[in-house]
Amino acid sequence: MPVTNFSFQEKYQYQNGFDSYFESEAVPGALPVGHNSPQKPPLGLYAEKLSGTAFTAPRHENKQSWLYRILPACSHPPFMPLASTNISSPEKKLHYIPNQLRWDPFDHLPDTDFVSGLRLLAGAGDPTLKQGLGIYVFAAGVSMSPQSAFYSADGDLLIVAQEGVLDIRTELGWLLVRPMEICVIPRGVRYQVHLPSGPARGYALELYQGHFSLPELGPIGSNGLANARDFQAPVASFTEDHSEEGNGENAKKYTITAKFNNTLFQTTQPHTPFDVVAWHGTYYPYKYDLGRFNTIGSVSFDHPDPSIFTVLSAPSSVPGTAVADFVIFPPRWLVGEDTFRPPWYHRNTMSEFMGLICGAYDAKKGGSGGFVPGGASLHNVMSGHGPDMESYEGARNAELKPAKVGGGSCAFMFESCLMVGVTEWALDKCDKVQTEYSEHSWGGLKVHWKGGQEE
Ligand SMILES: O=C(O)Cc1cc(O)ccc1O
Ligand SMILES: [Fe+2]
Repeated sequence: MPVTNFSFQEKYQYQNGFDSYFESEAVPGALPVGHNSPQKPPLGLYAEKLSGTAFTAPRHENKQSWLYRILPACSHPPFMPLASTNISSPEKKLHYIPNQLRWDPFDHLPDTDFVSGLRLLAGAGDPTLKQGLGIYVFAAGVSMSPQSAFYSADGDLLIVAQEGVLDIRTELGWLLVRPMEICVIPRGVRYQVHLPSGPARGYALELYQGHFSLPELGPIGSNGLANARDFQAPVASFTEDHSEEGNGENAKKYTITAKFNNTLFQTTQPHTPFDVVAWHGTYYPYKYDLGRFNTIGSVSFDHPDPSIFTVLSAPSSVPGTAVADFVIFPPRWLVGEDTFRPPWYHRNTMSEFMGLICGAYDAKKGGSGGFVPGGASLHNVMSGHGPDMESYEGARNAELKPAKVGGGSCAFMFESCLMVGVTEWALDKCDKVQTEYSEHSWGGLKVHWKGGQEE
């Protein structure tokens, strides 16, 4: 069945909730009742377990789903490595440098699909040890073939759509991800990215360890920031297409691309991987509309730490310390009295990768050579940064009436406790590094000190 044959209702009837136990069946009766693996699962389906944590992970962290499908995922010929890809070997070498970095918007790539348009920009750790993360930009000009699927064994992928719509078909159902929306595709889940409205571009973070959770709310109380009910998981949706020829020469081919230790492998199989008729469990892809974020801030004075804007957090083993926080800077009211309202100057033990989805960021000038949508910046461990000269002078002299910042804009940050290295592509080949970034931002900062006298 061509992918266009699914109705909007069939594709986008989401189940709402974060970290919930969900179940969904595209055909009534496909889910076994009171049983996970009956001798003969209903409707002649195969039962397949997909685990996202060790079987023995504590109950509150345990993530796994049962899939009831026409053929199990194991039914394919061996994977073969793909010769050279953008993700493959040369990009594995990371450069660790203390300089502040900023990139012009990354190019749209008219001929690539989501997989071939993924570029590793920076990272830390190692997927073989299940430690660390990878930071990507992607650009796609064409949809993935309806006879293809991609999965990553390396980690959960958080995708930030910046331009263009991603219509993502996963084994567990469909997710429509528009700019100002994000989604998370868990490790191992097979998916296919379609572009219903033309070229797409965005950012992604691959989490080699653990999973994203909602941040603690502490004294904020029981609601606020990203509310659990606003996360949306897909409903089961399947295609029936399995060649009677088995793996023979005339069999119809579905290409499965696997990302395994940052190297791509491929196999072809005679049956669609999108044959999951029903599923239940806690391990599933989900999306979230950033417009639903309940932004909280200071209503008295001083600029709070950006952790107040955390949407999702992937904890390390150190309490309160994230391997990756996904933080946004949405439109909000600033009312602080006697306060320098933009971010303060700082050096951070965490590394900060930032991107801009739309509009402008209040600490940096936009326009050519500035921080612009589709571009990015990296302030690594202890790399000093803060508002550029223009933003500083503007905020220093601003009248402190209540002001809405960031109207129609949204920046975001991937913040990590790890020092991140930058790829050759990011530093050189992409040709987007703003070589004058630091000089233009902070080289002209004025001295306001008047020998100890008040101004
Ligand atoms: O550097 C940045 O622009 C991100 C940031 C924002 C903020 O409000 C406080 C600290 C911080 O690192
Ligand atoms: Fe910062």
